[in-house]
Amino acid sequence: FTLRCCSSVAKMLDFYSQFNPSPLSIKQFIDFGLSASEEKSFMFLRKELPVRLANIMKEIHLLPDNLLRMPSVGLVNQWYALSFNEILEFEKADSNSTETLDRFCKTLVKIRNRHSDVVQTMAQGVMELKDSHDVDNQTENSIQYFLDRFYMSRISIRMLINQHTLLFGNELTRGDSSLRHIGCIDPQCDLISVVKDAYENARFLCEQYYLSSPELKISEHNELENGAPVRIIYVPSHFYHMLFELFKNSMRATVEHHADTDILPPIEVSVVRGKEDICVKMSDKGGGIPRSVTDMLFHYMYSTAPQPSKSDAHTVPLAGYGYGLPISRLYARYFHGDIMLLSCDGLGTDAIVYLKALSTEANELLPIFNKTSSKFYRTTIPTGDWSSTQSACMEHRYPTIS
Ligand SMILES: O=S(=O)(c1ccc(O)cc1O)N1Cc2ccccc2C1
Repeated sequence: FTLRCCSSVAKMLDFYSQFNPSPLSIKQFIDFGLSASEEKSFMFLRKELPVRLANIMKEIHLLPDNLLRMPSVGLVNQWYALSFNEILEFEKADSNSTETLDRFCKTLVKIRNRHSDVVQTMAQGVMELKDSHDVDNQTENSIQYFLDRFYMSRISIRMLINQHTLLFGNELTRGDSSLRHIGCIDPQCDLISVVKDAYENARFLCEQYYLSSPELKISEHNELENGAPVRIIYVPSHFYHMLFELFKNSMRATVEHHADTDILPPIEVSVVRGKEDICVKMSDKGGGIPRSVTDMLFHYMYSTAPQPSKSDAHTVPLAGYGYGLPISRLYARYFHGDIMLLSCDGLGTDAIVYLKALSTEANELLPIFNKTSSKFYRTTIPTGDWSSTQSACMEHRYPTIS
């Protein structure tokens, strides 16, 4: 067991961050899952995981000093350094021995558990920064840019770990539905059933909190095979995560906007299969929000609830850290999809989830550490080249949506 002193970790970081991460398509995940051996998967991961870890670790070190010095960011940094080291132990290991392969699986599970709280720990770091420093525009932009890339990198690393441990580890795979699953991918994911699952679970929470909840009106439209259910090769847990978040927002909006009456307008969901895109549109009559605020819903800084001061500790923020929307959008973008919000202030909001209809186009979208990304942290924001009045005070903050 060789303990690397910090200097050689720095050298290893430089070495592995020179490689670009290799994006896999959903099709490759499927083919790999159907035919690859545990040894081949091990050979790929013991290189690819350090490459992806090193690429994002180099970017962590480019963060504004104020943020980097926050205790929570230091903790996350340590977790990444530890995990990077643990995988490097397998660099020269014998891929033929089952002992090596078993130990590798156990190490992956240990790393996945170590990083389970990274999202809220980073959010805590952003809050520590807000509570201790004034955050200028440049810092806010760097944080937005970094967290999108950091959380996308984390989604991709957890995807690789989950595929390997589900396919080759001795993890319990669920009942019959998992017989056709390849790791965490369902080759025939029926979107309507996931929509219904997310609705029922969000509705349960809504009833508990508000003692009422809007109905669901669902419709399906298949342009390619008229009348056939819309199916996609996708990761059901990613799709569920997005829908659950959007239902929570729409339900909260609908109930709060119609607090006076008992008649709640239903939430309407359309699942549409087109030639290139699969869309899931969720429409609510929750009163919507002004255009000036819509962008902020995807901003980490504005979605970070203030630290409840000791005095009013009883007012636990309604929302957690409100990263639900930005992270849901990353899940959609991870396989080259997207989430867009179109709000009509005074009426309601349409949220559209775009997914790639063809699995060959659904490739991983991965951040790359290079001169371009590094430059982003140093350049100042160019002065505006369109006339603008005194910019509206950015003090107002939109209440976070959990
Ligand atoms: O901003 S929203 O239009 C809104 C945003 C995202 C979404 O998915 C659905 C939405 O409806 N909306 C969220 C919310 C919460 C409490 C009170 C009123 C509102 C209005």
